[in-house]
Amino acid sequence: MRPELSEYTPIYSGKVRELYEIDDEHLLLVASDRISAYDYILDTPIPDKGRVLTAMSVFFFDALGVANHLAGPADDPRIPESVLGRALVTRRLDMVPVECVARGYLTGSGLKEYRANGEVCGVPLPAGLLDGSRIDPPIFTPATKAAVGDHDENVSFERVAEDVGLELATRLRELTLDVYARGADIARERGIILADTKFEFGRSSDGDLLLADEVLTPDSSRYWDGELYSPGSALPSFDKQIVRDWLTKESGWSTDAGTPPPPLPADVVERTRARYIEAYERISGLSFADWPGGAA
Ligand SMILES: C[C@H](c1ccccc1)n1cc(-c2ncnc(N)c2C#N)cn1
Repeated sequence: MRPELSEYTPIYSGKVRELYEIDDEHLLLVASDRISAYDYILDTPIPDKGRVLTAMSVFFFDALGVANHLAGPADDPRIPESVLGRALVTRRLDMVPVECVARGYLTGSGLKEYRANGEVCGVPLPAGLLDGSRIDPPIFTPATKAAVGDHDENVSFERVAEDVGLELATRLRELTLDVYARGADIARERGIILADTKFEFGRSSDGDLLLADEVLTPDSSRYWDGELYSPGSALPSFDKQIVRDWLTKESGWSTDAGTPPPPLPADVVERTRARYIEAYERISGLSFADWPGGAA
């Protein structure tokens, strides 16, 4: 008999995820079906988004072989039925207060910084780069965690070293770039570009540095379709472009409307759901139908 979610103490509620306390040593990390676009949480959920992203994290935790915070399988008996398939039991860690970002391509806030001063997080880049240009070798571009609703602030490696010490900052950079490179290789072999990603790390009670949070999901990473990739042109998000295009080209809403986006039509929801499942099945080589928690 599985416990009810109400038996666990909620300790964090984010835009699309929640965190609960199971006991002194263990947490329950829950991914919702909520989707964000243009800094709004949309009114319309994407069915199975939470389960697909949880499946992607578990695939990469297994594939990457990096010491991590998972404390049980996807069907761990401590996971309530109501969130089965979109929740994981993790070890409670002392989280390192750094958003560990790796970029193999220039876009987003990194592009904005580059255009202003030719570098990203204090790392100088060659002149003449465009939106979507490859950054080779990939760079570590950390950020400080923002308050809920704010954007993280990009900071230099030196600032991270001031905050957490040079030894840990160096270890974080090594791990971030190593895990990004291996994830990018796995995606590239399947025709998908992993442009950038954000990791979080924490220390266990015996002092080990472990990979935590979600790993290489479309919510913590930018994924592009390799067949559509072209530096300098708009780079469609593998998972969110259907929603973005409907919102800005068909719904009558605009990003400067100052009002929340309208609800999504059923076909946009279904095509977006299919995109998440396609990303998971192409990258993992596994069938989403085999993942726990599907409709009974
Ligand atoms: C922001 C992020 C979060 C993720 C998922 C849902 C809501 C929040 N978060 C993760 C922890 C955390 N704390 C202690 N031990 C851990 N193993 C983790 C993890 N992962 C704290 N915050």
